[in-house]
Amino acid sequence: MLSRLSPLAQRTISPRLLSNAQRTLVNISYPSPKIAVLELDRPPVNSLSLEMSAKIVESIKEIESNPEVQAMVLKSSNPKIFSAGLDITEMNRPTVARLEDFWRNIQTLFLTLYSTRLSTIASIDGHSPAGGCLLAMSCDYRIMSATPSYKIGLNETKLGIAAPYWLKDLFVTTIGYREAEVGLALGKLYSPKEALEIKLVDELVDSPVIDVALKRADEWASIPEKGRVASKVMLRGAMIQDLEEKREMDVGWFRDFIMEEGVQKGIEGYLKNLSKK
Ligand SMILES: CCCCC/C=C\C/C=C\C/C=C/C(=O)SCCNC(=O)CCNC(=O)[C@H](O)C(C)(C)COP(=O)(O)OP(=O)(O)OC[C@H]1O[C@@H](n2cnc3c(N)ncnc32)[C@H](O)[C@@H]1OP(=O)(O)O
Repeated sequence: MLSRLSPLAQRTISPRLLSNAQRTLVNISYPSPKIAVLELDRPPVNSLSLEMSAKIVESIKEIESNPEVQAMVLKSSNPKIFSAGLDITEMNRPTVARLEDFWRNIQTLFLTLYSTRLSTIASIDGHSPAGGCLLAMSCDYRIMSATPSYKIGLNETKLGIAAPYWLKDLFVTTIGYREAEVGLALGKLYSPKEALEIKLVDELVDSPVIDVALKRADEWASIPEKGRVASKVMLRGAMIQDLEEKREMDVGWFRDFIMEEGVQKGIEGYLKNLSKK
């Protein structure tokens, strides 16, 4: 953690040179009293390790604890990557105990972000595959850079794994059954234009995404909280309750699936290709 370094070291070491063990992993700022910005900051690609998920959850709770704050923008410190999704190394020959803990943290991350009383705006200025897309879909509103090379979607099948049932449900709820059926089977990653067409994102912008995200956060933050939150609970409550009831079953499915030898070989191969690239 950055806070473990001496004050002098904190001032003199460039943030670029810090290892992830020394980083805070996320940064929180408040551009105005009603708005918080939660910035993902886990180089190189903001992948979601156990510690990263726990840190995001802790940060959302910290922001929520201030009753004045109404909206939160979720962004990345990386100019080209929102989040590369789950940290694949967590699924590569893990111990069962770590793998189960990792998955509980991912479930908690989804449940916390999806159910927060805050209005959540995803400022997607870069690639957002798999778990990155999960983060974006868990927000209330998604704004993506129009840069054509960026990709968003659920590409799990390309790694030889499957999205868990609740991520599938979130995908279906967001883009509809038929598009989700095709997207999941093919592990499809969409360009920003395609993502807008299927409503995986709500808006594309050419200008810095964060500027528009802050504007939208202002609009969402101006809606009276009680009615806004009641509507959110009506729309999202059933999915949240369903996973709450099935959490341990889901941990078991995940563990048994990932620990299979064939799946392990697939993950190993995918990681090797990523590193070679
Ligand atoms: C029925 C039972 C159900 C069981 C369910 C089971 C599982 C599903 C679970 C959950 C759903 C979610 C799954 C996931 O999120 S899996 C992760 C999917 N993500 C990806 O496939 C993205 C992979 N990364 C990329 O495509 C690219 O890195 C990028 C994001 C487009 C960026 O490209 P760029 O060229 O800028 O960077 P590099 O590719 O050179 O990467 C730099 C560096 O980072 C490493 N890395 C990249 N992504 C990850 C990652 N997700 N996890 C860990 N490490 C990653 C990459 O290997 C490089 O490392 P190096 O050491 O070579 O520098």
